[in-house]
Amino acid sequence: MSNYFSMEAFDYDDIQLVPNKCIIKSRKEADTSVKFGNRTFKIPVVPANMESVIDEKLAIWLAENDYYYVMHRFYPEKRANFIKMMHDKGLFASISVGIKDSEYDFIDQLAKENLVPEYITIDVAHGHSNFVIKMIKYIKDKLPDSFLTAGNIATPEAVRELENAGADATKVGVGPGRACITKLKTGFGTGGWQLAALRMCSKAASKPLIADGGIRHNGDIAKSVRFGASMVMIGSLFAGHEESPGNIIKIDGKTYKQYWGSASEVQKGAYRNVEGKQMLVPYRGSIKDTLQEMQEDLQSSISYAGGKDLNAIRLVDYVIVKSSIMDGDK
Ligand SMILES: NC(=O)C1=CN([C@@H]2O[C@H](COP(=O)(O)OP(=O)(O)OC[C@H]3O[C@@H](n4cnc5c(N)ncnc54)[C@H](OP(=O)(O)O)[C@@H]3O)[C@@H](O)[C@H]2O)C=CC1
Ligand SMILES: Nc1nc2c(ncn2[C@@H]2O[C@H](COP(=O)(O)O)[C@@H](O)[C@H]2O)c(=O)[nH]1
Repeated sequence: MSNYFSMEAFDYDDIQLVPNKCIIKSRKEADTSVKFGNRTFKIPVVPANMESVIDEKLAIWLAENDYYYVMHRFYPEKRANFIKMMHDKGLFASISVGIKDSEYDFIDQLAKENLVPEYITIDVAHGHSNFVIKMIKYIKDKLPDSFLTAGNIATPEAVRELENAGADATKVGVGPGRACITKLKTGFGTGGWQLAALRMCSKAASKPLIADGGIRHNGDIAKSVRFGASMVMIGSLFAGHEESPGNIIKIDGKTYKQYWGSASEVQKGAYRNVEGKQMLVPYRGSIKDTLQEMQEDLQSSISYAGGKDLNAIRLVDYVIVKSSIMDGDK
């Protein structure tokens, strides 16, 4: 049995990275690109595969502009056409699947029609599951050329089991999300110690990890990379844009957009196994500007790390400040 009692629990606000001597003349020289699967993307950041974060139009724009994306799975009947549409445009297709029986039929359909998405993400709340393992094996058998991410998980044991089943990447984060109430409803998860969980998982991982949930500031992206993430999935920070699917709401002269959890009553259409909530996030203009700022901040992080690319961040020292200098959820 694993013993997590002695583990140091810390999260993004409890850590600061320690600067090294800078070796570049300008931050523009810092290379933030990341290879994930067979493709290289501008930054190690992906908008969450949630209906309140991504839609088809945004997926096209992201793919056209060399950003990784994962389409959500909440209109299952649209996915085959989505793959065709992306391929017709010469773009990569990246979809999500669940683990219900009907999903096996969907995988069969894709294999039969030779519709092979470049990326598939198995997206369930509790990814360390016999039924996720079964789905990983099924997908790798039927669609071996798709790069398969499986999640979400929280422990090194889960990383090992999903990797051994054939997952090409695993996604870490159970309960740290902004719209999440899993921690309150079930008592389980990585809420409050997501960064420590990522660190533990990275020690077991032999394939890429996606850090998912809990990002409240751009600097948290660099911290995720330091603790083992190849890619960082972000929901709430992306939900407030012009391009985001949520409705615009104006209150007392301030503009907001709706952000709702994938396990919220709004998403499910019924109050059953609800582990998410709906909330408002500040309107932030165009997502293009936010992605540009994330890249610039990451270039700065690379310069502080004393290198020229993301690898430099992976090697820096860190200090646990434990003062919780910021509480992102306030
Ligand atoms: N990252 C996170 O912390 C979380 C993310 N989410 C998101 O919400 C969405 C819905 O998730 P999910 O409910 O898994 O999707 P599904 O509704 O597709 O459920 C997945 C399947 O697993 C079964 N299951 C058994 N135990 C669990 C469990 N503890 N939690 C969830 N399912 C279980 C479900 O059956 P049955 O419904 O009958 O139990 C169902 O058949 C996903 O997009 C997911 O990413 C949700 C919660 C946490
Ligand atoms: N527990 C729940 N987690 C959820 C739900 N919907 C999405 N998510 C997870 O949150 C992240 C995004 O986190 P953020 O901190 O960046 O906002 C997302 O990728 C999912 O893993 C939900 O309803 N309940």
